Amino acid sequence: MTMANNDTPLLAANRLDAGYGRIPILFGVNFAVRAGEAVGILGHNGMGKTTLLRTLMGYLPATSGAVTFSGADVTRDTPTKRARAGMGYVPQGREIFPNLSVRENLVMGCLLAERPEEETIADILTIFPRLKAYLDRPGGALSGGEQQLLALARCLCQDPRILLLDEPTEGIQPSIIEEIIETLHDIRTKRGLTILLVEQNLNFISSLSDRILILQKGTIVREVTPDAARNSETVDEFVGMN
Ligand SMILES: Nc1ncnc2c1ncn2[C@@H]1O[C@H](COP(=O)(O)OP(=O)(O)OP(=O)(O)O)[C@@H](O)[C@H]1O
Repeated sequence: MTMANNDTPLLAANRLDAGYGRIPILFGVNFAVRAGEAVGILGHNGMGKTTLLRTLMGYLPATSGAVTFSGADVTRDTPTKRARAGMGYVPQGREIFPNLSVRENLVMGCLLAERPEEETIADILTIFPRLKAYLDRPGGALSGGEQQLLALARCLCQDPRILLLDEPTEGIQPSIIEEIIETLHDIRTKRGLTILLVEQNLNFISSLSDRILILQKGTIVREVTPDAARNSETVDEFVGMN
């Protein structure tokens, strides 16, 4: 068994390859996230961002290489086992349950939680006060931004050690994007949460990340500072996004 020590990254991809059928998408992806860090992954459409998060979570099998979490090789573990180990995932498109109420969505998030459900939900609502007024509303009746807050809140109910976020700003109005940034900062400060975020929104990724990795054609090609990524002209040189 591998033991974690202070130098062990919380999450690492080691020469990770994955794809769909015979189509390879990720090629030797290598990176490590230390506990407490917020790391962004920037890349434009189709570069493999979602594929990478799905492979890290185990929804897509790695064809070669390894994923480690807290020093343990989780490459062959199911998504549920990875979630139980402390990996939280908010997929692209949010995937809340539209026909269940906000409260019921949060209850679903508590299935893997160790604390009593009521206590967990009360605690989560202090971080997401906006959701309090909507507890009995169907999740599908919320705006896109509110659904994103609900998806985040639901994921946090399981008390993860790392949060993997797939393009949380997609299709969301700017005022709520600011609220999501503030909420995630708050959670990082209060809970010491580690974050791995894939995004195309330069303001969002720069505001939240300690460092940013550039993903191009399924490979991490370089690392840049948040300040460098804030400038769309520089980003154009890295990834040709603008
Ligand atoms: N289920 C699938 N079957 C086959 N190919 C897929 C599948 N899902 C994604 N792909 C292909 O894999 C490549 C990477 O897609 P992926 O969704 O990981 O990119 P992305 O960087 O997240 O893009 P976006 O920002 O558009 O979500 C694309 O060429 C895409 O067409």
